[in-house]
Amino acid sequence: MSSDTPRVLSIQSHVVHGYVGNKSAVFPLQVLGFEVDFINTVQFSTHTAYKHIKGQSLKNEELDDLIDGLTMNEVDYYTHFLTGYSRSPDSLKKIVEILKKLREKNPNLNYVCDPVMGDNGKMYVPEDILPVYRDIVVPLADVITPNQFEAELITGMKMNSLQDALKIIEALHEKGPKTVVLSSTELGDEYCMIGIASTAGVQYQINIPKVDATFTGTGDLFASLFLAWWHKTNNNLKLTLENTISTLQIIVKDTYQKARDVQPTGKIPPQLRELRIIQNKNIIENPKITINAIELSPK
Ligand SMILES: Nc1ncnc2c1ncn2[C@@H]1O[C@H](COP(=O)(O)OP(=O)(O)O)[C@@H](O)[C@H]1O
Ligand SMILES: Cc1ncc(COP(=O)(O)O)c(CN)c1O
Repeated sequence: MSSDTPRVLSIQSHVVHGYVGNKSAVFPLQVLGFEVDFINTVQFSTHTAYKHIKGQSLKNEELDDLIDGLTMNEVDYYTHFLTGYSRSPDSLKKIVEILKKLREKNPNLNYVCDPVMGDNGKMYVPEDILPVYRDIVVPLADVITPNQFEAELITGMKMNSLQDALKIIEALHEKGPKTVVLSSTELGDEYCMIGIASTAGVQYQINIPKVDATFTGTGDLFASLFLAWWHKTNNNLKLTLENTISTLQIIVKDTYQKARDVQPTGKIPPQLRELRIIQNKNIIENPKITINAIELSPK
């Protein structure tokens, strides 16, 4: 089964309230014209920055069941596969099995892997997930979108300069992925975070104005927008990065401003930091490029 509409299978978390995982990724993909089938690895009341977290995780047998149903009904043809937050090495190994099945159906399947493990020097999934990403999952991905901390974990290398970042990117390419995107690094300053993307010997840097708050779900939104624009621009890395970051910048700024309208000073609670994705539907559909990516000179 094939058609001109791109079809994504997205395996990520679900939250009842708020925007992370599939809640953050599915709507933008749909708005951008993708058919999205999604499986929820967990169903939590909220994401993990809240005080109380309640909910269930999908068991591997249950995941198997869902995939079996798709296969038996022959609705398992996808152009894209997207994975994010997973909590156990076993569930990641299952994702690899699923990927192999999907590639049998479509050898050109594009796998975008966000190796979600942590941020700012801290892991928020169990540590035994690292070797599975590093040695099994990342080598099979077409595109990976780690943040600085995740890229450092996967390569065992430290990033203190742009030079380090480029070495890390090279080490990540050597593992397998043709396209490597560092969604955010701390190589900028207090006002700016730097993103870097690399494919086929070309690298771009993008300087992202920092908003003074921490957001959750931005990595998941980044990966879905990157997948969408990578397809829609026919693999034009500069345009993909610019559309992705320009959209995120509007959403993050709008979320921050609305939160500050309610609470002018002090730390913003998680419920006021939920991404304003729905309210920015028009921007997602038609982003204005407000931030340009700069090509890094060849070595
Ligand atoms: N505080 C912030 N200020 C501005 N942009 C942000 C901020 N936090 C996240 N973003 C946007 O979200 C994207 C994803 O970054 P990040 O949330 O660090 O990824 P991850 O969740 O993988 O750590 C960044 O490229 C940036 O565009
Ligand atoms: C349930 C869940 N899903 C996904 C994420 C990942 O969020 P982000 O996009 O900010 O990396 C988190 C963050 N801890 C989470 O709690």
